[in-house]
Amino acid sequence: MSSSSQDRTVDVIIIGAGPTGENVADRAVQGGLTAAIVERELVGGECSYWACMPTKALLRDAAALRAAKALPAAGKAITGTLDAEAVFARRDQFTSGWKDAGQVEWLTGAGITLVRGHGRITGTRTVTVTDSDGTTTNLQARQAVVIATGTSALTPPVPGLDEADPWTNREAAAATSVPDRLAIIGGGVVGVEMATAFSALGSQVTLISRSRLLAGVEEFAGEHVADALRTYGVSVLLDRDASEVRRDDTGEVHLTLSDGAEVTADEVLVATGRVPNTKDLGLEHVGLTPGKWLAVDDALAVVDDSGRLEDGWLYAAGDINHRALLTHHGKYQARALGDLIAARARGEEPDLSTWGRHAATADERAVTQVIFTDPEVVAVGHTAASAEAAGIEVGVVDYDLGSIAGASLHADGYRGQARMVIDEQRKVLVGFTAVGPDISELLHAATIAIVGEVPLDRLWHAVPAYPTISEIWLRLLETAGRDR
Ligand SMILES: Cc1cc2nc3c(=O)[nH]c(=O)nc-3n(C[C@H](O)[C@H](O)[C@H](O)COP(=O)(O)OP(=O)(O)OC[C@H]3O[C@@H](n4cnc5c(N)ncnc54)[C@H](O)[C@@H]3O)c2cc1C
Ligand SMILES: NC(=O)c1ccc[n+]([C@@H]2O[C@H](COP(=O)([O-])OP(=O)(O)OC[C@H]3O[C@@H](n4cnc5c(N)ncnc54)[C@H](O)[C@@H]3O)[C@@H](O)[C@H]2O)c1
Repeated sequence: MSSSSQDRTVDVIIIGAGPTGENVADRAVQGGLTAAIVERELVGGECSYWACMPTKALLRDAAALRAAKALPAAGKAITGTLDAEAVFARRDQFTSGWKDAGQVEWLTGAGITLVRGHGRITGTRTVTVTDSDGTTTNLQARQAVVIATGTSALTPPVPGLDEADPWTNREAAAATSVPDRLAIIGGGVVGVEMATAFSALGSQVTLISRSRLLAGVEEFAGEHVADALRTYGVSVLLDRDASEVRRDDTGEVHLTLSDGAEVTADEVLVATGRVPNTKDLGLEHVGLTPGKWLAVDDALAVVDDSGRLEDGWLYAAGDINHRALLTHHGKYQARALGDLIAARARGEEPDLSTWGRHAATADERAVTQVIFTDPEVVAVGHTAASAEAAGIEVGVVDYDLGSIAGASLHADGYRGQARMVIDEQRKVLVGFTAVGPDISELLHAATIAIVGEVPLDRLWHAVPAYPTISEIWLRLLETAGRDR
């Protein structure tokens, strides 16, 4: 093992080349700074290779097939089942066979320096990178160090689980065969999306959830998803935990649940949340505790219990700051932060006012999410419960999505529901959730209404085209009443 060492100085060092890190670096370079990005695995991060893109590729064929089956004539034309090999082959195109040459080319083209290896903070504005053959590079930042190291799968301390060699999101996203029986622990977003994908690919899926499904969104959305999963043959077990797991000599996995029930499967997928990649990051050198999420201020500068850390050279963006574990919010933070670091380097005060250029206000007011189940779930901003908890005078308006003309044209037996959450004092929308087939593109209209704080009176003038599913907006407004 060689262990030579070299030194480099740049304006900004970013640790982690996931979607967040890439975008911080890009904005900083566009702002006139030099940037080095440190990556220990693949440029593109979890999202590109083991999360967003491959899992959505696993889901897409099943969604197209279901959409056709929901129409009598098109449905008659379907004579076969999903070809799992072809689904995996298409997924492989999206991960480029787990090679990052394309993303490296983009980085280089954007003028960003890539340093491969594991990065650790070793002092003020200093990062030491150790590559796979032990060579170290000492990076010094003139302006800032940004931590964008993302997360890994959390494996709960269930007796026998580790020894049973469970799948995490990585094995599920990169699967090359379909297990006959798949048990999934966790009824959050990963659990329900993977139950949808693998049941469509032919697995007999058992989904074990300690609470209702999709506890982070409005209850009705999780109920629609649970009903649909059951109709697709998934065994949905709610309000139960796995209390013991054992893989026997034949390779079968046996799960004992908290109510004493037994589940037997060929693979078990753990989908119980994420842990921050902060364990081996040198955080002790700046007085922080390794292994924890990183708290940040409005400027995304890392803070400790006593306020901003040192003189504010250390920032954290994306999953690692636990604001919103979503790629698009990581990238949103990244755009604000890259611009902020460049502004501070020019001696300018950043604009951290609400909705200001360098503020990530949407993380607090308008987190957007699409859950690619069947039916799909879209959500932005508050749920009724979170709005109430935030002290808002809440108005809730529900409407049956299936009774919209566009929805009934879209598919026979269309089922769905939509809810808008209103701030009754300000007469603006503060939340929107819907569940129904093929509604992912419905989300952005709600996002614009919330971010733009469009008065309800004015929303009446946003005329949805007939006969589209977007007419849900008209029905929600009519239900709310024009003189509300
Ligand atoms: C199964 C699954 C599906 C998902 N689907 C979606 C979706 O459809 N839409 C969506 O918006 N979000 C989705 N997410 C969430 C999304 O993946 C994350 O929000 C996103 O990847 C966060 O980006 P990031 O750049 O902050 O971190 P990551 O993508 O995790 O990237 C962090 C990078 O840092 C590197 N790194 C870590 N430590 C070091 C170190 N010490 N030195 C050098 N490099 C290091 C890692 O190797 C990694 O490449 C999904 C998550 C999962 C698990
Ligand atoms: N389409 C998307 O936008 C998308 C898709 C997948 C993941 N993601 C993001 O990735 C993140 C991780 O997803 P996730 O599903 O792993 O986490 P999650 O937090 O959404 O769900 C984890 C679930 O596991 C349960 N759980 C925790 N410990 C458990 C235990 N010991 N036994 C049984 N259940 C347990 C929790 O109660 C929760 O319901 C989420 O924040 C999500 O937003 C987004």
